[in-house]
Amino acid sequence: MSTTITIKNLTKRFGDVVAVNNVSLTIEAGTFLTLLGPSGCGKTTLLRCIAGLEDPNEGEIYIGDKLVYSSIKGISLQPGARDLGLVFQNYALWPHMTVYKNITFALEMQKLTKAQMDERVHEALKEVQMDGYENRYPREMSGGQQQRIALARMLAYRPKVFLMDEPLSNLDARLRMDMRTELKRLHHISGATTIYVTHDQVEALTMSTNIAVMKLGVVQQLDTPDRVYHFPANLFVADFIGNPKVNLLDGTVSGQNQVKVGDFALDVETFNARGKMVVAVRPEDIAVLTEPELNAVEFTAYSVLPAGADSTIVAQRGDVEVTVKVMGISKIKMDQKIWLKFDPTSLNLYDKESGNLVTG
Ligand SMILES: Nc1ncnc2c1ncn2[C@@H]1O[C@H](COP(=O)(O)OP(=O)(O)OP(=O)(O)O)[C@@H](O)[C@H]1O
Repeated sequence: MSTTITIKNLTKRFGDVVAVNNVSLTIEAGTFLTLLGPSGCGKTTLLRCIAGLEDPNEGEIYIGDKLVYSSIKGISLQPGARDLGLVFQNYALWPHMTVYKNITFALEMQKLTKAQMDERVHEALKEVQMDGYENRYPREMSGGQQQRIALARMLAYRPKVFLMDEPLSNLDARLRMDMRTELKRLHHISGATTIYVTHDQVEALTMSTNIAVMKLGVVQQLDTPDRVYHFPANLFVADFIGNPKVNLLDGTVSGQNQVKVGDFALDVETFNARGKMVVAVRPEDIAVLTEPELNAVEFTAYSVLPAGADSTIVAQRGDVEVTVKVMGISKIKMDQKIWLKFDPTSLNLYDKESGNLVTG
């Protein structure tokens, strides 16, 4: 059983700062929605408003059918009255309680038997690879282990909605990867509506069913990870998502479905747009050739950076610099002549002035 969350025209100000600016979102039951964006874009504030930890200035929030916040109707339910299950804003464990007690403390309200609690604790600890730690105190564990216990506490509670704010930020890279796997399993198994805050695009892309990319309190795009990656709604989203970063090439429409970039032209659907444009192309969507070919543009390999599974090549032609990502260890040498082939279907066109994706 999971819950739909509906947010209508929500605004939260701190003095002159508009942390959340007229945000409307429908988060369908069972969605794993990630709020993604740079520091200060309002993700945490939006999550806290949903949780009832922050009082917005305007708008409405529904959790399921329940109106939990309405500025006009003067409704603002306490966090405990929002049917959220449990809100995880503060991951700190209670220092004077053992792991077992930390996990079962919140379960006591659910009136489970001792055997049921034992089973929940056991399952949750196994899930985060911490079984056997029941009798430890937080001070007897590393920061990463404490965070995993906090996650186990959340799993054991089995809420209808998960609210999580950067839960993996203190973990090392390896453990973060493992926990992504587990969190995704957790969502898969529980089907609980999940709202997850992060500034880490890989976390967002790997775990979410939907991503809301935010900037200055405004949702720039709400879409599937696939669409956010392949069809960013504007230059901000295009630039924020992807590593290495997307190539953003300044150009001008020079004909039907043609944009001039530097001294060469790229074939790209222009949808009758005119004037100054930015052509966006992902580094992995460019083919590198060592011989000339029709429609391939000559460049020089400025730098070649092999990284095991793939290599990054930074190529130059005049003032135009393009980053290309190829599979495996590249044999290309620095300063070698190469020919880049751009696939017209993988190029996106943005209006230079508005920064918006040009579509039909
Ligand atoms: N309690 C507060 N008092 C005053 N300003 C605040 C408060 N909380 C947040 N802000 C401001 O609101 C804006 C949004 O902050 P918020 O913490 O929601 O951003 P965020 O996207 O979660 O950033 P981060 O990734 O750094 O946590 C920022 O400009 C921040 O300085």
